[in-house]
Amino acid sequence: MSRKTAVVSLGHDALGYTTGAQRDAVKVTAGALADLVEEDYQLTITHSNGPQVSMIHKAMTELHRVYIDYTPAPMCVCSAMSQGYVGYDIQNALRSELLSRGIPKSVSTILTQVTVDPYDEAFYEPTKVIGRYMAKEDAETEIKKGNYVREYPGKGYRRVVAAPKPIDIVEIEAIRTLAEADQVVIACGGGGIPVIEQQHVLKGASAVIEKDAIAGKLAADLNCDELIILTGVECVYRNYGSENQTPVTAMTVAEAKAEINQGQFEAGTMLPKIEAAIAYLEKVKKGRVLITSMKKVRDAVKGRAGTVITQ
Ligand SMILES: Nc1ncnc2c1ncn2[C@@H]1O[C@H](COP(=O)(O)OP(=O)(O)O)[C@@H](O)[C@H]1O
Ligand SMILES: NC(=O)OP(=O)(O)O
Repeated sequence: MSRKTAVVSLGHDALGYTTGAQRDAVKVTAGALADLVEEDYQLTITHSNGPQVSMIHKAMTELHRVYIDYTPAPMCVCSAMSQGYVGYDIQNALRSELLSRGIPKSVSTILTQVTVDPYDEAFYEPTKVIGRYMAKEDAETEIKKGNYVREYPGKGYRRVVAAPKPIDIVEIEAIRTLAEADQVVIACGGGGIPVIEQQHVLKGASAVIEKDAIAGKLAADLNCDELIILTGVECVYRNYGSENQTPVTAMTVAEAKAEINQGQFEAGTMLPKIEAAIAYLEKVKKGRVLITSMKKVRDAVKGRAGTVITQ
């Protein structure tokens, strides 16, 4: 068995939505990740942060209401906090899981910044939904602060933020060095902290980068053998959610593009995963993308489950 390199992208199921749920969820997640290490993968892990970054942002804003001298933290700082908080839980859970299997391996989190274009059209039309539903009066308060919300009839309102396209991963050489040393690295969490480069200064941007987009870029930049996207479904489906839903076991890039044109993948959930897969495969011109659940990943890497996308 020869060692393979992979970027693994973790979604909401892997982390839960609250601090307690995350502590429990990462134990299960660590099991799936350790299975991959046992299958001789070097892993670079990236993850969601929508629920976490919005929880932190809310907490920092509430703190300011009580202690007036505590200024609310901007979204980029909350993003940095979410990387530390999620990375801390994953790295400890995975370290313990690996040790319990007799695999003493270093697991570390790299605080990662990602440059974005200040003129990215996403800043003019925010579309990325984060956080919980809120009541109308809280939504009105957000609007007064200059923030954007989206109404979900019958359910309430949710924050929407800009999701600019990732340009460069600032700490890519540090990530590469650890990956090449066969260590487990957690990087670009929550899409990376979005920053705008002004001469030699990096300025945090009020945005959240799509984690699927950065997963594809990270896998391409590291020239990985595989991109493994772990999510809430066992595979990609055609006609998802309808009576004639059928699993897609394999797709080429050309077929994936045709399915996109037919509107098979929902914006904001499956579509960014397929787009990330295409971006990665078109850049590296080798390798494969697996889309599956944590439960099925060990079968998926052996070709017995999930959806595989190739050139
Ligand atoms: N064609 C499709 N096949 C499978 N799942 C789909 C499809 N279109 C939309 N989805 C939805 O995409 C979800 C996964 O995306 P998302 O909820 O963003 O997860 P994550 O947090 O893991 O990124 C699935 O749980 C499913 O509800
Ligand atoms: N940053 C990001 O895409 O997080 P979610 O997957 O939680 O939306």
